[in-house]
Amino acid sequence: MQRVLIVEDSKVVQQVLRHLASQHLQVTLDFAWSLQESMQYLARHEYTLALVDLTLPDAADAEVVKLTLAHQIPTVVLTSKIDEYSRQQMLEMGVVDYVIKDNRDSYLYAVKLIAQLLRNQGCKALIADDSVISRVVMRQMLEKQLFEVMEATDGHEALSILEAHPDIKLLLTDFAMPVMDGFELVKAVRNSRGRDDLAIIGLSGAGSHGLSAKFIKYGANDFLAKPFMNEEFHCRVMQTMEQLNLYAEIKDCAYRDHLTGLYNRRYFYQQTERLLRTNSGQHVLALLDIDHFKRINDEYGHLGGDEILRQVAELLKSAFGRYVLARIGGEEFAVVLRGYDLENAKQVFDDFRQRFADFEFALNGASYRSTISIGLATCYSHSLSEVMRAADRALYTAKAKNRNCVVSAHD
Ligand SMILES: Nc1nc2c(ncn2[C@@H]2O[C@H](COP(=O)(O)OP(=O)(O)OP(=O)(O)O)[C@@H](O)[C@H]2O)c(=O)[nH]1
Repeated sequence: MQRVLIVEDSKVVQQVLRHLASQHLQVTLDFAWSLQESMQYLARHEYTLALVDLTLPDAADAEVVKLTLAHQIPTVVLTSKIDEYSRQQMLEMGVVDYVIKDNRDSYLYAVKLIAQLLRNQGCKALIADDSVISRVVMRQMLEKQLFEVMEATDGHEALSILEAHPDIKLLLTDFAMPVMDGFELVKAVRNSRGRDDLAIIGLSGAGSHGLSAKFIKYGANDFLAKPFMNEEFHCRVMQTMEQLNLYAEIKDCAYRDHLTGLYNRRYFYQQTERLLRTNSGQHVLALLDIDHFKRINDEYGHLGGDEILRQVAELLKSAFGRYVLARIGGEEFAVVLRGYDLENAKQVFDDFRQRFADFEFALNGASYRSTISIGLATCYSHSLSEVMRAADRALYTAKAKNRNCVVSAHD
């Protein structure tokens, strides 16, 4: 579990940070008022990160920063001091970043910075650079930002590492490298991995006029000219990772049903079409429709109906969470069982139908029972609409047979 130490002597600022943290951070937080209290916390716990005020009642000269850094804890400074000397001093000490308390938004910025750093933890970053010194410097900075760092000495090696580790989320690539240069690398990588999946920052040394635009046109998200200041490196990496997270959030919104949190029709079609195109094994598609759902709405109102839909989604997730599962209409859901023949799938869905009929949904302090009808079709065709039509016909038959049953299109 990630744990963050916040050291701040102002009661008001602590309250603001507590409130913002409750909205943006899902970690254990400890708040210390003083250097003394910070020492006590550090003796008791391991910390992923620290956010610390520079001046405290019992330590007016950044002693707390020295303390957290001595414990090897990546540290972000929260300060009202903005003079150039303090800034240089902090950066030389090796803090990750500093936030100046000069307006209301500073606290939100600090908390969001912590959230992004925590997201970086466990996230893989690859450095492709033939210079040992550059790799060492960048590794140190990325590790301070909590990345798990890998290294390649040329574009070709970087490409093999990226293929072997599809979970790498950030690539920093120099332009001039032996075997394969940075441009060739970015072009090759972008053939298989989009900007929403892998962030790329291009780098190049002196005399690199015009390279930045070229890197970005080939598919890099950003560019850094060497030599760079640590602070600039930090800001660009953080901004690029923030963009990547935003892409992921937008994608998730586009593919999820807001009410139940299940995937939606669009995602289901995309995934299943791909499966039918690329995988010729045996699969069974099921359409599941809650029986007489209108009666629930009539009896308990739309909000009551919504609550039942959420509980149905949980029940479905517990049974089919590892398969492609989606809410594809009002009270209609779809699942594809990969690698199942029809007989086995029938058994699985009949067990689920029975479980559903026995389940007691909780509504307004009382329990409510319902049933579900299920239509099955094997993925006999590469055309998803054909398979969907077959499963839909089977579902229609299940409804006509007095509901609460499983019917296969091939019976
Ligand atoms: N509460 C709620 N109701 C929804 C939602 N989407 C669709 N519905 C309702 O689901 C009901 C579906 O009704 P019908 O298509 O007649 O089907 P049914 O009552 O389930 O009957 P059978 O399917 O024939 O067993 C309608 O009353 C819709 O208003 C939703 O998101 N929330």
